[in-house]
Amino acid sequence: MPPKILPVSDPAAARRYGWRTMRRHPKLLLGALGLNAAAAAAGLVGPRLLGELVQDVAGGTTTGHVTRVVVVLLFFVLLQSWLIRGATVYGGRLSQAVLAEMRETFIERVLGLPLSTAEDAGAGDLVSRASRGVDEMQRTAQYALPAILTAAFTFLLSIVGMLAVSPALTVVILVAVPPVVLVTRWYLSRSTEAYRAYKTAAAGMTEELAASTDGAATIEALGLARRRVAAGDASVAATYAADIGTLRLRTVFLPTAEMGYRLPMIAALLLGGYFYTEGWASLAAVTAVVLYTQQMSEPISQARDWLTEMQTATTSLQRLLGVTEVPPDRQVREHTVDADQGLVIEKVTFGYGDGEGPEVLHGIDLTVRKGERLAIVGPSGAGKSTLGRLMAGIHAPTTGSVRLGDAPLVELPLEQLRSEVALVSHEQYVLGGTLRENLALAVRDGDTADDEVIWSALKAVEAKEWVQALPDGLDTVIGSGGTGLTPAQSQQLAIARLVVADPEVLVLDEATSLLDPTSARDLERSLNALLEGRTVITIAHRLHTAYDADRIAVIDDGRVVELGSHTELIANDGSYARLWRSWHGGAPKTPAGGEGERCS
Ligand SMILES: Nc1ncnc2c1ncn2[C@@H]1O[C@H](COP(=O)(O)OP(=O)(O)OP(=O)(O)O)[C@@H](O)[C@H]1O
Repeated sequence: MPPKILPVSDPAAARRYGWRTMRRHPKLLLGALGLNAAAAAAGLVGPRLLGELVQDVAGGTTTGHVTRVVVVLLFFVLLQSWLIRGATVYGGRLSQAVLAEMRETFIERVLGLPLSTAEDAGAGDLVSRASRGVDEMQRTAQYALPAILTAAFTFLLSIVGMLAVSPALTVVILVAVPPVVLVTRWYLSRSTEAYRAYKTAAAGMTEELAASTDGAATIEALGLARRRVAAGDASVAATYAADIGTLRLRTVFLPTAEMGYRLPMIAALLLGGYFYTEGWASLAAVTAVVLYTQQMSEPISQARDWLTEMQTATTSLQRLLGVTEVPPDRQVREHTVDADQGLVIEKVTFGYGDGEGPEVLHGIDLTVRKGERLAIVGPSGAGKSTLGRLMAGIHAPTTGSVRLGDAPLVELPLEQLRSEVALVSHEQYVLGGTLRENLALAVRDGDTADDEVIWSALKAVEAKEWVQALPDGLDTVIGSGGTGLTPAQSQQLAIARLVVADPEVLVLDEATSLLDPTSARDLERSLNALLEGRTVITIAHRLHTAYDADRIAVIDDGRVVELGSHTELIANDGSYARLWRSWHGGAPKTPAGGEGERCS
């Protein structure tokens, strides 16, 4: 099944979010806006003074007057530079603050994704949202926003300046503005969707290529290379087509916008000359208007270039915010959990895709008593891992209920759920940090894991010796850039993390699959000793786990076909006894070690 692509929020919501985030930093926002406006206002003086100077020189004036005007001009140029510097500093701080908040929001929202969505979402989609998306937003926040802000103020105040010296000439020059506004509106109304389509296609391509790279060995073994190459080609073609769509929009918008800011300059020179010769405007007014037009053209040309960046960043923000639009997969209710009543699975059916997919579990009834060791065995694809995920509250049953006592797992708040039930699967993740931090991670906010608890957890997973042998013991840095761990050691740490978290119910799904059979059995036995009183459900891929358990549930085709202790099931002479005999060629009392004893 292809991974789920997460939703994308709408552009208006993204803009509202951006604006709300900026407003949370009023000092920086007002500082950036105020200083930009003041810088643009200081810029109004230059053209006006120069216009008057040109007129005075043409009519004859003293060098003293020229010197005075130049000194005043210099003062305003310096003042404007100083204000621009201040605006840049405030704008930069504002953008960094906004960006930091957006990053935090994203991480918070990814971590808050409904458990079932987090399981099914494609890593490629999330990675492209977090990496490329955040980079684009960073560029925009740092450069595009301040440039667009400066352009807007310079444009508006230059018009004010022009109106003050010659309203008639200003109105004629501004006829060039409507076509540019129309084309810009046309561009903006189409570009958001076009960039969104491009990003979705690009995320699909990343997903497709990542899947092929990750599964390279399997693809080669099954001779699927051609099919995967074709799927990769199709995703590249879709991305290319979507990119061409955005290019088409740019080829209309950019030249029109270019013409839009050149036209007023041409109009100012031609019409200004005409107005002057007709005596409708003074030389000072015409010079000032031409200089104002020149002054606003540069920021507007820069803003035009940044507008495309802004569109891309808006799309990135839509994709970041879209993560929140995943509907919750559980309705939290107030429950008092009585773990003593055990984990009750009642009349459970389940199909993936919110029950839309084929039914995988058909009417499961099973009660796991408090403190019991239950092993789940069965052929590959029977539904063991699916049942494990339901028992850990990750997926909600389509019908029926999975409860701890009377409390349905999917109605417990996540924090409470994880303190009651936790799952370790074969996929392990080591975070960059010290070994102690990796284990203490499981402890709830406010609590701390002391070294004694950490060492006893490490002892229970048979990891104490190798951790003691590390040069810095618990302070050894592991994960990317730190001491490399073997996959088996990472598995041991994952189980130790769970022991430190100390939930009522532990679900272990292939959690020891990377350890050799003897080490796996030692680990499970010492874990059982430490977790006396805790319920441990193990999806057993090795025979010894089933043998050591209090009860064994045999799952076949989504149903519990047998349930009982090893001795009872052997006496029953059903499918478990057949499996047992086929592994042991008879009916020995204890299982022998060795890789050959995998159950599925
Ligand atoms: N995320 C998923 N989306 C859709 N179908 C799934 C998903 N995970 C598993 N299935 C399907 O559900 C069925 C049961 O799979 P499950 O992994 O639970 O079996 P299993 O007994 O644990 O198998 P194995 O021992 O090979 O891990 C299979 O038909 C499988 O294809």
